[in-house]
Amino acid sequence: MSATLLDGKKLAETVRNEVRVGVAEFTKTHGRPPGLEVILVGEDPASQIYTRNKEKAAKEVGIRGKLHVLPADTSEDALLRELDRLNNDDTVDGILVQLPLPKQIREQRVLDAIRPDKDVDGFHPVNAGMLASGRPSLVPCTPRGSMRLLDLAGARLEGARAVVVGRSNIVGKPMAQLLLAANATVTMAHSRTKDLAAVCREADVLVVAVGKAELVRGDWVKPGAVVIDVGMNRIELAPAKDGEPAKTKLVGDVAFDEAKERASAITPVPGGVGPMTIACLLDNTLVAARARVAAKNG
Ligand SMILES: Nc1nc(=O)c2c([nH]1)NC[C@@H]1CN(c3ccc(C(=O)N[C@@H](CCC(=O)O)C(=O)O)cc3)C=[N+]21
Ligand SMILES: [Mg+2]
Repeated sequence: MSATLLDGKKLAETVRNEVRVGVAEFTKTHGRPPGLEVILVGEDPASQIYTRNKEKAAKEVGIRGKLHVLPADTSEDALLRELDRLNNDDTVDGILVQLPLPKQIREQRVLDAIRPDKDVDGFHPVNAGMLASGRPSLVPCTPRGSMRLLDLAGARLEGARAVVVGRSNIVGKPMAQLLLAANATVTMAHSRTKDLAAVCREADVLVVAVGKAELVRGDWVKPGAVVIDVGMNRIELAPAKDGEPAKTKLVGDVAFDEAKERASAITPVPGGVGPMTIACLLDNTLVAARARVAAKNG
């Protein structure tokens, strides 16, 4: 038997359609569209594509999206000054600084400098703390998108065993918080976990976000489990030769062909979590815009 495929591309379209309606209403009511500013430091080709896609996706739903590309040798102070300007610009509702940053810039300094009410990534410690305190405000996009995919799967979370593999501030920790808030029994596993395979086999809901190609094998999946694969790893199928570029392929952190024989539902890579991350970023921008207007109007 083969698992149901959780089509993130299609669900993302549904989410974007919802956001488009909300954006139109916001724009009509407040005389300006929600604004999202994306900052990319440096010329990493993959990051350029991702940030351009974010800008494009924003515009496509009526958000005023703007991409700022700063030179790779931008100083931390210069980036902080740019953030200060955007923090104080009232037409800006969301600010996203694309990660990773060049080595002369301390990531934590930058993330801490984004106003929490404009932090559409949900990476600021205030927003992380609000989520951990059971008062979620701006919630990280990948965990939000993953929860929507679990909802699409019809996964029952109440009392379920959920295992999150990976403990990053960006995905693993906030994902565990959301599952906990949904009354799952949550285990956070990571690179030091003993007998990771056995821990994964306990999971009714398995979320994997470690960045290791096909780490989770089919026999790590409990029969009937719902599997959310957050990984995006580009692997080489054939090396470059005779002037031809290397043949590569995008794979997740889960060995998909094996896991789909055991899971009841599973996300593909690509076309699973990735598109939902972008859709939730747009929704977070709308959420931030509404909250900022509401706060201003008392
Ligand atoms: N401040 C910040 N916020 C982020 O959210 C952030 C970031 N920095 N740095 C990089 C990562 C990566 N990321 C992706 C989101 C969607 C896809 C995506 O849509 N992927 C498609 C296609 C991928 C492809 O074909 O290359 C898919 O999975 O189907 C990919 C990557 C957001 N990130
Ligand atoms: Mg994906």
